[in-house]
Amino acid sequence: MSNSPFLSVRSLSLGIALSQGREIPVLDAMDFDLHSGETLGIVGESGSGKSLLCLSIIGLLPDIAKASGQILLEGEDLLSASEARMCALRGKRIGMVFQEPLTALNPAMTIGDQIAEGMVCHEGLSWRKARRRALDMLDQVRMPDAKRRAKAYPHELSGGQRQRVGIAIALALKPALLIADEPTTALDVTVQAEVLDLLSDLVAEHRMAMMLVSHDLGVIARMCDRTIVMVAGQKIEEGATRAVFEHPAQPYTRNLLKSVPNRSQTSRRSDPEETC
Ligand SMILES: Nc1ncnc2c1ncn2[C@@H]1O[C@H](COP(=O)(O)OP(=O)(O)OP(=O)(O)O)[C@@H](O)[C@H]1O
Repeated sequence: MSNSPFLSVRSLSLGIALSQGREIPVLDAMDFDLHSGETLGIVGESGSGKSLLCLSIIGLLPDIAKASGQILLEGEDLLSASEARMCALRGKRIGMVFQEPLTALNPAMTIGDQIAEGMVCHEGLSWRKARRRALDMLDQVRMPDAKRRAKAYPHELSGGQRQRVGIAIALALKPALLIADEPTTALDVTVQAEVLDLLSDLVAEHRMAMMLVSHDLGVIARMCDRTIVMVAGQKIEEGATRAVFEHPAQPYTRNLLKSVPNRSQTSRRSDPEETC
């Protein structure tokens, strides 16, 4: 892990603009760092701003959201970057896996072409070469019968298979940062563990940094080196995951942990015997 953080979020505040110049505050002076090769977990109550935090980093905020502060990616401030620059960074330096794969995919394009598209647009590959690489990506995300599935449309796949496609698209250009916002919430319980294992393996293999949002504290404990706890748009607690889980400083975190049925769920990812 290098000393200077790969991503530094500084005094990030964000509001949703309403009519008559009014604004609802969503994020309040968020500060945190993320180093290469590190996995950072984000937990917090519903509506605390986790998704908008992710979208602000990848530059996909809705027009009515107004952000201030700095989001420094290797020193470059993304909040002041042009849309063209964000387009160039998206996929190439920052990939994102969304909660609901079906809505994130284009229903009218084969999944092979959706994976290949970024390589054609960003890397100037011919479609022929990009499609070949898309097949490799489908193998990497352990898609069964990848050759046949590359020609399928999203509605022809299962939820877990669609999320594998979402991961393949996010990783196709080998980004250095992967943002995963509730990547398994929409999946059956049995498929969730497979997809999380896949993500974990790929992040380690490509030495990526990952920001993982999840309501599932067992998942956070298993996958994340550090954890941030958010309430109402503020970071109320941050630390090594084990420290946060074993010695929570804030009453909110203590209550959150009490709601986990079995504390063994919070075993670290380095402890594969004890999974959720
Ligand atoms: N497009 C939008 N228009 C208006 N308000 C929005 C929009 N997106 C989010 N918000 C509001 O911003 C706040 C933060 O939303 P966000 O989706 O980031 O929360 P979250 O912590 O990810 O919640 P959850 O855990 O339920 O997904 C919420 O109050 C939400 O209603």
